[in-house]
Amino acid sequence: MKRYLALWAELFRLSWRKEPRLVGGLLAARTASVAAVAASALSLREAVDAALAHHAGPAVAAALGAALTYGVTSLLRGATGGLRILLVEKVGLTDLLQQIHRDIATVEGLDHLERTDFLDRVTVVRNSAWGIADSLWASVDAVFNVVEVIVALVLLGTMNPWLLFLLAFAAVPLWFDQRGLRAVKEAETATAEAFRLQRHLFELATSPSAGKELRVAGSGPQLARLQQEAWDEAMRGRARARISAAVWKMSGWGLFTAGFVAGLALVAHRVAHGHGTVGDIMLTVAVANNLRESVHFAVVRATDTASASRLIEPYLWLRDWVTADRARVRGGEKAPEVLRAGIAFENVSYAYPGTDRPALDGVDVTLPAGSVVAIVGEYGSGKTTLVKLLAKFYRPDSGRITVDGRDLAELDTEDWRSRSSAAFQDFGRLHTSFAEAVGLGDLAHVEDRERIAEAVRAADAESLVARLPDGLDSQLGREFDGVDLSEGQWQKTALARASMRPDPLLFVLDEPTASLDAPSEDAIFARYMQRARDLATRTGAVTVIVSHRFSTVTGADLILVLDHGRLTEAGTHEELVLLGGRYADLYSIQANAYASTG
Ligand SMILES: Nc1ncnc2c1ncn2[C@@H]1O[C@H](COP(=O)(O)OP(=O)(O)OP(=O)(O)O)[C@@H](O)[C@H]1O
Repeated sequence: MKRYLALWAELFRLSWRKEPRLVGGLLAARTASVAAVAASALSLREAVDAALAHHAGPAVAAALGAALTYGVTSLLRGATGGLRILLVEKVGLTDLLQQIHRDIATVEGLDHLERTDFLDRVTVVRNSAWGIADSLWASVDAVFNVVEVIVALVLLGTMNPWLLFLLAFAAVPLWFDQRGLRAVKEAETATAEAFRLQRHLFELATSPSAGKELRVAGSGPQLARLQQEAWDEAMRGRARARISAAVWKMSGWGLFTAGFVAGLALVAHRVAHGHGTVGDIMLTVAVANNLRESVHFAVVRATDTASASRLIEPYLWLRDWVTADRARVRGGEKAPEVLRAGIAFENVSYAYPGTDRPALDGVDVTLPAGSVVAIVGEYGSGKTTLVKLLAKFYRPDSGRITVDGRDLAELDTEDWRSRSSAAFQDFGRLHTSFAEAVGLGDLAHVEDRERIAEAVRAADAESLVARLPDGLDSQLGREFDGVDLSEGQWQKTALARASMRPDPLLFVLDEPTASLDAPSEDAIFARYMQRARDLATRTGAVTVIVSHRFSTVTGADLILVLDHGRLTEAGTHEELVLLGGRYADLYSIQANAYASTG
């Protein structure tokens, strides 16, 4: 509860700073509406008693007062509702959503984006930013509703203390509502996975990239069936919980209604025996009716506030997670200007969150400064994981990576990344101008045409630019009326992007030519080998190339062979062929395959 109060205090301060007039207006309108409710009921009693006593003037004046205050009450309620929406839209929603996006984007690793517990909460928070922002005003409204209840009880208590027992009946729906909400909350958490699955399947079935494969494979109907099943599963669980919540709610209200009827009968009985006036009956009806409304809204707002915990909890969890992650990030040291010894893996192991099998298992090897290191191995052997660890996307579970003897974890991540360049196999397709899609490889030089042209040359992409309608300024991506590139052309664009930095210490090419034809592949490897040598003399950079095609990496200074996350062989091509192990086997299989197809 303390944490919720702190969050609301934070939101209130923010709202007050940004929109003091809206906040002031909301509080004033709400206070006036509480006073108007009491004034309306008292005027009604006055009007009835004055009329029965044949005091025409006061009776008319009181009746007018009752009507007026009644009208004003509705007006003020409408105004507070409008002001509340404005405040949520103008302050809470904008700032909250921005902060969430900022927080998620600034986490330096990637593992949070692969953890289902993290993603579940992001889904809840992203879909319910409104509810989180509104929870402050729901709780403020709940406080005013409680004040309304107290005023009503004071009025009832002055007529007959027995009427105070209505409060006990009023509390029942609140408790019953809580029971129902708990069931809904549990059902939502229990079905979050099925819900995510159906959305994933839906997106898969409607995305153009997957569409081609699905049509050829004819698996569209199967996907639609699976999506329907997942949707039904999620909805079944949620609908059951909502029905149970509704039953709880109705039972609570039934009890309150019984109490209300008993209270009214009591007052009528006493007036019939000469205790009190007919106006008292009117006052009781009006106040008890208002009490019913106030309690109803107090319950609704209180449950709104309580149910906001369903949204606030994941939000606070994410904030804590981001804070803890920032605290865990140790590094503040600058990366060296020039690499002298190299990058060393010291018994490094890493398993992805939620998996037991290590993706890297006790890797112990040095990548010497100035060398070209090739990583080979079968699918899923850990090649990409190794380069992701080098880019600090994940932290080793055990062991460490050192850069010229200094723990990579101690290096400032931004600084280290500013001295790294990487093209990954799941390269980004940036729908910007071609120049930007390349220039973004080095944000500080995003408009440096000369640098961009140089990167295009390095990636052997000049002929691609020559074919684009507006050269470097061509817009990419059909969604934005630009040109759509082929897979190979997107990959070359990504390669050019990775070549923007002139002085990296680490240059990673993860399957850089998977989407390219064989002549382009050879040309690119020749260029990047040359580039690696240039970089080596300037910064001692280590160039890491991940490749399936063994023939392309025979010129590497060091070849690492990974098998199920373990480093099984390491050496030059000649050494490994002589060794006659896995590398030699796979190399000869590939060489024979090329010879027989060629
Ligand atoms: N995000 C992830 N979450 C869980 N497991 C993962 C994740 N990424 C990879 N893995 C698993 O880790 C192991 C190593 O994967 P990695 O991508 O490093 O292999 P790879 O050698 O690069 O494979 P490929 O040649 O197919 O690119 C595999 O078993 C893979 O299934």
